[in-house]
Amino acid sequence: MGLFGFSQDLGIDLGTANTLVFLRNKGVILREPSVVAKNIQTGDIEAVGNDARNMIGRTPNYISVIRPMKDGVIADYDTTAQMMKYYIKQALRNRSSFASKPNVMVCVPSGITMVEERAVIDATKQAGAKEAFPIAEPFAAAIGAGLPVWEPTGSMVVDVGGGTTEVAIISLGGIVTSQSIRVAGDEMDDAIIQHVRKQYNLMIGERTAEEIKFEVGGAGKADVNQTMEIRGRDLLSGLPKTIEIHADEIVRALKDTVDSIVETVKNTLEKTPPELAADIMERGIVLTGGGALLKNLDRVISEETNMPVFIADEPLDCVAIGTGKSLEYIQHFKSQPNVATRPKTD
Ligand SMILES: Nc1ncnc2c1ncn2[C@@H]1O[C@H](COP(=O)(O)OP(=O)(O)OP(=O)(O)O)[C@@H](O)[C@H]1O
Repeated sequence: MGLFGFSQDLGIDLGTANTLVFLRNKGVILREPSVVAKNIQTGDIEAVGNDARNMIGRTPNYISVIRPMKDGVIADYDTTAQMMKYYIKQALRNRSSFASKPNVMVCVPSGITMVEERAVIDATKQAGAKEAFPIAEPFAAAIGAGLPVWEPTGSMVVDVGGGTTEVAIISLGGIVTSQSIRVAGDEMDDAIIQHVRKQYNLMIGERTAEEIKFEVGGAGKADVNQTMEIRGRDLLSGLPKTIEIHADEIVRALKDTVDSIVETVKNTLEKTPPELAADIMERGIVLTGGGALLKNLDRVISEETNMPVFIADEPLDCVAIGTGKSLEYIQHFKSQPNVATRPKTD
């Protein structure tokens, strides 16, 4: 095994909504929400991941529940580093105490600035990595979805996460063209919160909004008869209240977000060289990320682009699998600055 061949190396999908850890030779061993609960009086971490997520909107005032990532990038540096440290420790809890620190392949949005990328690398090292290697998220997603990224053929991936939607055309181990917008699942949840507040004077939390999205949300046309009972706080009386909402109003509330995603897919296709466009016409577009599961999103993208569209198996795991598998190709990435950059040199 070479310098990077130690089996405790990790791939991390540091996402706005979820953080996943891939342990080399094992696979994805950890999937947790990117959420941290902190005691604001002492600065101590009270809970991380699922335990912290369950506290959202339910904490006493000395506990603050933080989502340290926003729009695919670090919004709260120290909390992100603490969260990653916790996850790296958990992922490696069975290794020998003599083992050296792991190398970590960590995904970053393709539209990230140098400063934002630097923050991810530094936070990963602060969290316990020996070296941190950034990899462009859509490239990792494509590897994780099993696309033939190394072949001389065009692959197209659309990764709809919590904070960002990334669209990329890949061929011969590199990104040919890509677009990243800071519009994805979180924006859908916001749109639902706004709609319910405007339409019903009802205040709902982000977890309720997400549940509404799962249950009755969608792209294109809704199942007209589908309804859902929701609870929130009436803004006029200040009291809890239950109302019934319909799928079609939620689909309408999500339309702007869905349109932005579709527009980005179309713009990317317009910039695609003809040979690669022909490959994609034949092989189709692959959707990854949790947002790929939004009802009918695949159908709407297919109708709008006239391309076949498929949802990857395990769309939520693709980026993590891609970061993990790409640990084998570190040497390649060093010569491909558009899919990944070098480790940070101090
Ligand atoms: N069945 C579903 N229908 C609609 N949206 C879903 C579904 N399941 C998950 N999602 C959404 O997918 C998003 C999370 O996806 P994912 O874990 O791929 O994002 P992430 O990697 O954390 O974010 P990013 O890539 O932007 O940093 C959330 O907004 C979540 O609500």
